[in-house]
Amino acid sequence: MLKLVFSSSCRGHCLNTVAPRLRVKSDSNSLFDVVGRLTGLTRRSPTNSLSRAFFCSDSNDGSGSGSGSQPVVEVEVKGVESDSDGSDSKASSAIVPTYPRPEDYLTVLALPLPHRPLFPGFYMPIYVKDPKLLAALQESRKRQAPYAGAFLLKDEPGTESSPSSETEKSVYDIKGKELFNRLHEVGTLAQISSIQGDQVVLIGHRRLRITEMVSEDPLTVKVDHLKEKPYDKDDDVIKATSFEVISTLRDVLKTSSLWRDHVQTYSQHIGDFNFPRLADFGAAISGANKLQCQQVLEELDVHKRLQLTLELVKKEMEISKIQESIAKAIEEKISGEQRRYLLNEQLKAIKKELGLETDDKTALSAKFRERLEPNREKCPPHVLQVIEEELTKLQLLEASSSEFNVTRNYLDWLTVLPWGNYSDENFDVIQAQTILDEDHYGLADVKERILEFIAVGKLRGTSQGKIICLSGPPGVGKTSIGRSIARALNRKFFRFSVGGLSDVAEIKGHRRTYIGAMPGKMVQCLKNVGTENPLVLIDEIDKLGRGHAGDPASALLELLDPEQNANFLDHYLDVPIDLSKVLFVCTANVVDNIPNPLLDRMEVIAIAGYITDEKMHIARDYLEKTAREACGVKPEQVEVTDAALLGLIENYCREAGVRNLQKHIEKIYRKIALRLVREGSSNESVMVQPADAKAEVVDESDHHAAANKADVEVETSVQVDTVQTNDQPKDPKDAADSKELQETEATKAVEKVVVDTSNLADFVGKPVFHAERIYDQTPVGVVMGLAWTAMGGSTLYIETTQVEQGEGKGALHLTGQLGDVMKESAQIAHTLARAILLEKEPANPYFVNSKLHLHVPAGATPKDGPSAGCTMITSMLSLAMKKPVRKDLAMTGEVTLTGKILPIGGVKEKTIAAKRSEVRTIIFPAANRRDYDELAPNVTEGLNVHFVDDYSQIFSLALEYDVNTMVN
Ligand SMILES: Nc1ncnc2c1ncn2[C@@H]1O[C@H](COP(=O)(O)OP(=O)(O)OP(=O)(O)O)[C@@H](O)[C@H]1O
Repeated sequence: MLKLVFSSSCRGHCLNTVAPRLRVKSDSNSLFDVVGRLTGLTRRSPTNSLSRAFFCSDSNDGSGSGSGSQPVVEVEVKGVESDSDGSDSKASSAIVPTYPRPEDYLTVLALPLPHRPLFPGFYMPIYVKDPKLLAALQESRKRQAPYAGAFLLKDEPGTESSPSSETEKSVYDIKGKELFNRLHEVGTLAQISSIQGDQVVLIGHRRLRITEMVSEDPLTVKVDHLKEKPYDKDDDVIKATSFEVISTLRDVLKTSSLWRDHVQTYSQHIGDFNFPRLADFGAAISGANKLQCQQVLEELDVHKRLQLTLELVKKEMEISKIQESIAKAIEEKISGEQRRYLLNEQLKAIKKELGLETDDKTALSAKFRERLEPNREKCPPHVLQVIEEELTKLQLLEASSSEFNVTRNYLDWLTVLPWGNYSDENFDVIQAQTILDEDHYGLADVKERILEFIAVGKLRGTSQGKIICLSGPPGVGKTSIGRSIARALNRKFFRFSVGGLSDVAEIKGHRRTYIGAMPGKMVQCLKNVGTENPLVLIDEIDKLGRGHAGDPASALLELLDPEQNANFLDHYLDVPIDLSKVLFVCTANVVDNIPNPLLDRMEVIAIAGYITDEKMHIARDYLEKTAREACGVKPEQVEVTDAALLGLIENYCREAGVRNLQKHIEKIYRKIALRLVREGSSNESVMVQPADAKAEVVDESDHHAAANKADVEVETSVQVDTVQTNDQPKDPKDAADSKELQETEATKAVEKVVVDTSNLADFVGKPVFHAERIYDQTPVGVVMGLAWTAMGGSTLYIETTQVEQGEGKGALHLTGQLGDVMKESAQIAHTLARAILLEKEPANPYFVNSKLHLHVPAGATPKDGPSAGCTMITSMLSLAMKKPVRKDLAMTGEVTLTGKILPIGGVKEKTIAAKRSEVRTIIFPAANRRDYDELAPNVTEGLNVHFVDDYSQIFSLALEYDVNTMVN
């Protein structure tokens, strides 16, 4: 029978079957039973007036008695036209009631329901907190009239419905008219099944509609009893909808155990089952919200009600599907993890059983001891003691505790350091010299210093760690010489940059108590290199950040100071380590930016930058070689002429360092490599083409002619030194074609690429315009000065012009992003120039009556410093005397108010810059003569240098010459 109901294929058959009388025991209840009853309903005769049904065990014909006993539900099929409560008036004649029937109740007590409406045929326990109402309910039960009206309470406007106990309490605070207004109009006639304390169990009977209020406290209302609108029980749409409801319910039942419980609870109390009741049943057991349920309650059209219910149960179906998939996913995850855990445990047990593995802690301790063993003799006793203590502690700690991990990591670091391990130092000066020369051209003073260091080490038998600071503009080889020194000394090399470093912990480590704590850079270095005497290159020491917590400069001081670093204490390691054997080499662009206490401990070696000649050597002997090897080009495949290299240095890479030059050379070689590969592959394809046997040499003039043709751009820049011979074409008809083809291919048969000035631009593009030398002959009021920046030396012009003239208008206006010091030195220059002019030409009132404008190009670059003082005076005097300064002259020097010339810095850089700008005569302060004399002859070659200590000397050099002869 049940099968027939639930199998959709058998539905038609079911409908034609004669309905049996069902007697369903409450303990076998389920939705299947319920549905079974429904099926019966569809098949019975409408005239079966004998039918009689009870909602539930204790609703016995509305008598209100019999609560508590285990119900036996008697189901008798009743007519479609019967009431939803099942107490058909004709049927009631079978058992004549002695008490008022439910439909006789037209005035009832109104019970507010806060959460859900009560559906006919369903139980609902509620708590009545209002004593008056509770007393009235008890009273009516005693009077054998145990009925009341249960109405859903509307939400207070502006509040969200919440099923909290607060709401429940406040429900009974609302009284009289207010309560009346808050109740939904349609409710349910509820039989009071039992009252225990304040708990009242209600059983829904039939739908009611409030018509008017009778009394306020407790609220009593007049009601109309509602009946479903008449409907056709054989209507196909109604049948289909009801079957869909049933089938959905069945599906939900399969997946949701929660529903199974609901159905079990409710279905045992469903006496009669028809379409309207099915709709009520579905809505009541669904998890829909109270308003949706109320909508179903208010719907008197059976089809519409079924449809509403269908929507609700479908939604329930979706929810239960999601619930099922969530549950499944979680179950899978949990079972997977459990499985892995179990297998791991089993594996451990098996390994232990076989003696393959001792437990974790023992294995760890053994590992640390084993690691320490080779160094035990050399390891300082205080470190050994800490290691032993930590090993003991490790045994006592729980393996899963966080402290265990901390101790394990700590022991890991302690045992991995190269206690007492030193690399064998090279004390062979000759060999060291060879290595240094191999890696770098020039840099004689740096190399000399390193050799001195080695010599001292050889005589003493041991070398003490020292701090060398290499300073200079970018790309002059500071970092690479550091690496080379390490190679020469046979020390391990470790480099770290402190540019922008602001956290002291980077140098001194974190305390072990912090999560993710790490030792500082020095300890990491020792671990990396595995010896206690490496060469450590601290890059960019002039760009050290300013720490917010602690000062990194002070931490570096502790690290570098030979007095302190024999017992350097890292916060993480917490045991002193000896860094006195470490050779520190620092690099900086500007020495002035290095904190003074640090600078004090260093031996500064300045690398000023390279002149053209040096750059030529570096490019030819070092950069070209490395670039060639890096690109896989063979030496015989390429030739870069001296002229090309010179052009490259003078027109593309004029800065002090050679990094840019290196980049350009690499670019040339990359392009050559591409060309060789391209030609190689096109030659391969040419081999299969018939070609005319002809020897051809393409000379440079052909090459230039072709260079103008854009369509053969690649080939044109290549010179070919190759003589190519090919076989005669086999087919005479192809002779003309193949000759033409052969002509183009011959140019492609490249074996050697030559780069010279004519084709340099093909490789590195057009030369960059350098504005360093703006004037060929400086005009009146313009003088060339010499400046020094972090990028090396450079020339700069000081320009002065007159803005306006008038009695007593003498003033000075300054532009060109000048700093305070430079502004002051301009004021000094103005005053001094005025005094000198007064002395030289007493009748000339130029400075008294002229407003001057002094500018220092380039305006976008900030400038500062006093060394342009003498240049400024000369520029002003040149303007006042309307005489240009001597040609190819550059000067530098700070000037005092009395005209004395003070020394300046960066003599080498400034000399190199002057030479680069083709200056022939330089004026330096006399105090800088010593610096100049130290310069290599190739730097000073061709220069006419004057050393002055008073401005009058500059005046005579720059301005006292015969304009007509322009003697230099
Ligand atoms: N005298 C030299 N001989 C050979 N190669 C050199 C010489 N000077 C510099 N180089 C090369 O120039 C390149 C740039 O040098 P490096 O990186 O050491 O410059 P740096 O002075 O450390 O620059 P920065 O201040 O920007 O760090 C390196 O490949 C180096 O080998």
